Order: sequence, then C-alpha cells, then structure tokens
Amino acid sequence: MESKTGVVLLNMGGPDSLEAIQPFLYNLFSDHDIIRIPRPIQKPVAWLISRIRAKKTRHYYEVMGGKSPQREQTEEQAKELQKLLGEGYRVVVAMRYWHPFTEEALKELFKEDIERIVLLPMYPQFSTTTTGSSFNEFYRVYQRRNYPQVPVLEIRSYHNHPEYIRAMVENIKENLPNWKGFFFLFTAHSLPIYVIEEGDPYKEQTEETVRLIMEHFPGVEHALGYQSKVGPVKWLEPMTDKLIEELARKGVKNLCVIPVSFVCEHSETLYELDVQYRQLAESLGVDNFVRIPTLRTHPTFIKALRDIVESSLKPEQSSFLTS
Ligand SMILES: C=CC1=C(C)c2cc3[nH]c(cc4nc(cc5[nH]c(cc1n2)c(C)c5CCC(=O)O)C(CCC(=O)O)=C4C)c(C)c3C=C
Ligand SMILES: [Fe+2]
Ligand SMILES: [Fe+2]
Repeated sequence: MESKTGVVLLNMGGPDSLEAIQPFLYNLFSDHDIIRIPRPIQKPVAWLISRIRAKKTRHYYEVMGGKSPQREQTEEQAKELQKLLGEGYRVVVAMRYWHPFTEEALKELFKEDIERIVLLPMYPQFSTTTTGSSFNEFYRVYQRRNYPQVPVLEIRSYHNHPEYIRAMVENIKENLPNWKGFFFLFTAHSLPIYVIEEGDPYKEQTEETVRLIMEHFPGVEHALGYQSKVGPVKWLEPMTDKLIEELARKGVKNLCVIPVSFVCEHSETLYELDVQYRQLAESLGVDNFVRIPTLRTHPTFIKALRDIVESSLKPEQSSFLTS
C-alpha cells in the first residue's frame, strides 16, 4: 500500500437532530478553550447552560429543517478537495463538538498507510477558541491512541491567501453582479474582548481579509460588524444588528451582507442573517437586502485549499503556517 498524506478538515460541527442540540451545546460549553468557566465547575455549569440555551436555540434549528447543515457541507468540501488533491492524499473531517469527532476521523484516516498529517481548519482566521481548540483536541486524541506517530503540520490561517481572497471576490460578484450601488456589510463571529487582549489575532486577521477583498471593489462603502455574542462578558463590537439599524437610519437602501468567518452555512447565517437581520433591515426601510452565500464548494475556494495544503508541504513557501 502506497503511503499517503492525511488531510484533516477541522470544523465546529452542529447538531444533526433536535435531540442533539443539548449534548452538542454541552460539549461546546465544556471546552475550556472556547469558554472559560473555572475548571472544577465547568462541566456542571456546562450542563446547566446547555439545558437553558437548547430551549432558546431549538427554534433556529427547526427553521433550518431540524438540524445544522454543517456536517453535510463540510463533507462536500472534503470530497471536492479529495478530487483535486488526488491519490496521494486522504481527506477526512474532524468536528470539535459533534459527529464525526476527531476519534472517528483518525479511525478513518489510519485505514490507510499515512506518512504525515496536515491539519486544515475551516476557519480562515485564527482564533484560540476555534482553530486553537481543534488543534488541542486533535493532539489529545491522537496521543491517547496507538496510531503510528507521524509528523503533523498545522495550517493556522489563510485569511490573506490570494486564492482565498479571489474566491471571496468571485463569489460576491457572481451573487451580486450589480454590486456598484450597494453598501457592503461584512459580518464575522464575535469573540470575548479578553481573548483579543490575550493576543488572539482573529480581529486583526478579519480586518485584513476585509481590506484585501475591498481592493477589488473601488468606491464601495463598507463596514465590519460582529454577530452572535453569547453570555454576559464584553464581546468585540460593533454588533452587526446595531450597524444595520444605523445604516438603515442613514438611508442605506441597498445592503449586501457578507459573512467572513464562516465557509459553510449554519444557524448564524441561515437564521440570524437570513431571518432575524433581514426582517430588521426590511422593517427599517432597506429595499434590497442581499446575503452572500458562504463559499462551500466554490471551485476557486477548493483550489485555494489545495494550494494551501500543497504549499504547507514545502515549508519555505508557507508563510501562512504562522498566524
Ligand atoms: C461561548 C462562546 C463562544 C465563542 C467564543 C465562539 C466563537 C466562535 N464561534 C464560531 C463559529 C460558530 N459558532 C457556532 C455556534 C455556536 N457558538 C457558540 C459559542 C461561542 N462561539 C454557541 C453557544 C453556538 C451554538 C449555537 C448557539 O447556541 O448560538 C456555529 C454554528 C454551529 C451550527 O449550528 O452549525 C459556528 C459556525 C467562530 C468562527 C468563533 C470565533 C472566532
Ligand atoms: Fe460560536
Ligand atoms: Fe455562535
């Protein structure tokens, strides 16, 4: 059997049924990398808040057909990337908080003779709460099991990779050919301020992604907002919904909303953006509310992922290996 490079696509995962919402949230709130509850009480508190939050978010998942589309869409990305990378690679998916977990990904991967592993986050911008957490989980599980120990390469971020930026630009132009009269409102997942203060590069990298995309849309007015804060601590602002209110009050009629920190659809795009924020904008007099779909299997994006994987194997070319 010829040896292969394993590529592990890392993502958050989402509930695959209404019954899975609470255990998914329990896994999320039990993770000290995403939410810092004092360790001795983290699990009981996670259990409590997952019960409360599951009741609140059940409706989002009902609107989306009873589950998160994240697994399906990440698996489609894996399939397309596998086609481009070819025989010498084996691409698998490892989710942080729901199936397929890292355990399942490694079991699948080591059916082959694997000579090295590339960790490829489905988060273009690095955060300790997302990519960092997935890396930590990967090493915990890998070291616990008796798999052959092979070199592991980490792709930390690709927020400024030229092909990723090109994919974002093409995707906007394909979905909104008459972009010229629109205000571009970029929206990223928010993050508690203390995470940024501890040196997380997420905010800086998100701003750089936006700046690089905007080089291709001269004269277009734009802003960056943050969505989906949870809990009582202070999060990155301005909040996307507050920006929508402000822009509508200033008389913006054509609003194009562009998610930047997600590469597939889930509750935050399909519910928060498409239902809640659309209603808000329309009730305040916005005539045209366009939401750009996430990249999913956009051919330029899959090519970007291939380039990123291939150049990670040539260390002298891979400036994005450090965040
Ligand atoms: C509790 C703190 C959270 C931090 C910090 C956080 C950061 C963060 N999250 C994403 C991307 C996604 N988050 C998603 C769901 C989700 N996230 C949190 C909490 C934090 N996220 C919760 C409680 C949930 C569950 C849904 C909810 O109850 O609101 C998802 C969607 C999963 C799905 O339904 O498919 C994504 C994607 C990023 C990029 C990020 C930091 C940069
Ligand atoms: Fe989140
Ligand atoms: Fe969230």
